[in-house]
Amino acid sequence: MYLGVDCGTQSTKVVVVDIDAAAILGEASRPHRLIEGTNGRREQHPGDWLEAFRGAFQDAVAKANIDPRAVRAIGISGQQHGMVALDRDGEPVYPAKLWCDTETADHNAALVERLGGEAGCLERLGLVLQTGYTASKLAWLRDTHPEAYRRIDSLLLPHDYLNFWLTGERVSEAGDASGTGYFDTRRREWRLDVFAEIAPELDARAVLPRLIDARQPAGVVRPALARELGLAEGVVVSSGGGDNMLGAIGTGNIRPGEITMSLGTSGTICAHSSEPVQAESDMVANFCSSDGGWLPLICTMNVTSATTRIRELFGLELDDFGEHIASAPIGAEGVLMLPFFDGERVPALPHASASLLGLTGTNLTRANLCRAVMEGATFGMRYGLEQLGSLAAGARQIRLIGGGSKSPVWRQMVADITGIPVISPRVTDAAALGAALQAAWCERRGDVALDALCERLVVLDEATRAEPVPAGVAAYEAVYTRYRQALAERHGIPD
Ligand SMILES: Nc1ncnc2c1ncn2[C@@H]1O[C@H](COP(=O)(O)OP(=O)(O)O)[C@@H](O)[C@H]1O
Ligand SMILES: O=C(CO)[C@@H](O)[C@H](O)COP(=O)(O)O
Repeated sequence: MYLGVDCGTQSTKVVVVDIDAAAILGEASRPHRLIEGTNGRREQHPGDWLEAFRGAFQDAVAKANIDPRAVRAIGISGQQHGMVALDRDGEPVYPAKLWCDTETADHNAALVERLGGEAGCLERLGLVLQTGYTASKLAWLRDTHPEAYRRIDSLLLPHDYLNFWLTGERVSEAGDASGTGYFDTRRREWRLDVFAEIAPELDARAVLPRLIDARQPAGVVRPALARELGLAEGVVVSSGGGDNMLGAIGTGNIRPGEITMSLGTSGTICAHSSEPVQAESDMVANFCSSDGGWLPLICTMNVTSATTRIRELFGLELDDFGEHIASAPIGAEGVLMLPFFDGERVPALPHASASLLGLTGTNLTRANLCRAVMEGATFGMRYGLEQLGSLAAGARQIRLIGGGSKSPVWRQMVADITGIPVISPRVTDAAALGAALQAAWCERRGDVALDALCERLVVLDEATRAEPVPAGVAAYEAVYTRYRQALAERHGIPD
């Protein structure tokens, strides 16, 4: 039995997997609180993730109806980029600033300049720093909370922190480390000189976690915690990784021609490469994967976070929301939304706000507003796909995951807007499943290949298949042209 855990932005999800029976035995989730403020502040208390882990763990084990002593290994996936800065007692010196925090946008811009602009970043890191990466959060803490900064003893990412809590080990692996901004994604090693430019007072070698390979274990569960959770002694904790890396594994360890797209709080699109990549667009994050390869990725910030805002504004449950959208025509009778409520990463508009365009006396309906937010979020995904350029060219299939992929209307919208067939795996919490598969791969060292595990456990759900419909594709093409014009006029993003 293996356990996969995904600490996402909105919740922690746990899946219990029986590898030998090729069965998913139980799934559960517990929500997280978000601390939001003016100026783009978005933070969480790491302690809340531990509480959510405990609750979701107990629920998933109960649903699976297993004795927790049967669990052989655990894998942790986590929202990327969050800064978990700990003091020498392992306590956070400040709440975790999240991937979607834009309070540090000016620090990011200054850092890019200090590193020699986009070319300098590419040369030293293999990617261009974007607002949301860990580096600017550290620079921000140094500037604004020097007392907390001085107490930093170790600097972890959310999934590293959960590994640390489980095992007592401070380790990291290349996939998630890629998103820090002080890691060379081509050589898969920390960039100590870049770290020293951001945080000259800290000793990088002491503060940064030890790097391990994706297949190496982070450690074993601490005896006291094992007793509390009812686990056997010596349960292995695999390296884990960023949610996008483990989502790529949980969708079948994607290969050329396949794309993983996640409609979670963020929207992400990634393709796999066996070589380091240098994308045509600076907006592409040339991350490492968590299986030894690379995972060029695009991330937009306003996906289910945006749809949830409009859905809750109208007090709609998810099913009613879906029905409203289905009842409005493509293009929402001219209502167009640029849903940049939280600012945006791709396109790089960290200080942007949302716009609602094309309203008239006859099209101002609940159904059109609901449709416009989902369309706007999905146009953002198409824009992202275009930035991936040749890395996604020739894609034959989108494997759609994340909470939004549960919506049939959204799956069809993705197929029609991108022109690429869509299918979802049965387990749409693919990052949690990917973490369980990585845990089995790690624990059964030498015994089984990751691809073989994916073949057994990742089942694509035929009932979710959505093919692009020519009439829909044509109708959306015209609306997408309007979206691009609005991006150009309001935000100066060239067509
Ligand atoms: N059928 C659906 N239609 C639209 N949105 C959905 C649907 N089911 C779940 N969601 C949304 O998915 C989001 C959670 O997605 P998830 O991938 O778990 O996010 P994260 O990993 O960022 O925490 C929630 O905002 C939820 O409202
Ligand atoms: O910042 C990124 C990727 O670069 C995000 O994709 C985060 O990893 C958060 O993921 P979700 O909570 O939306 O799954």
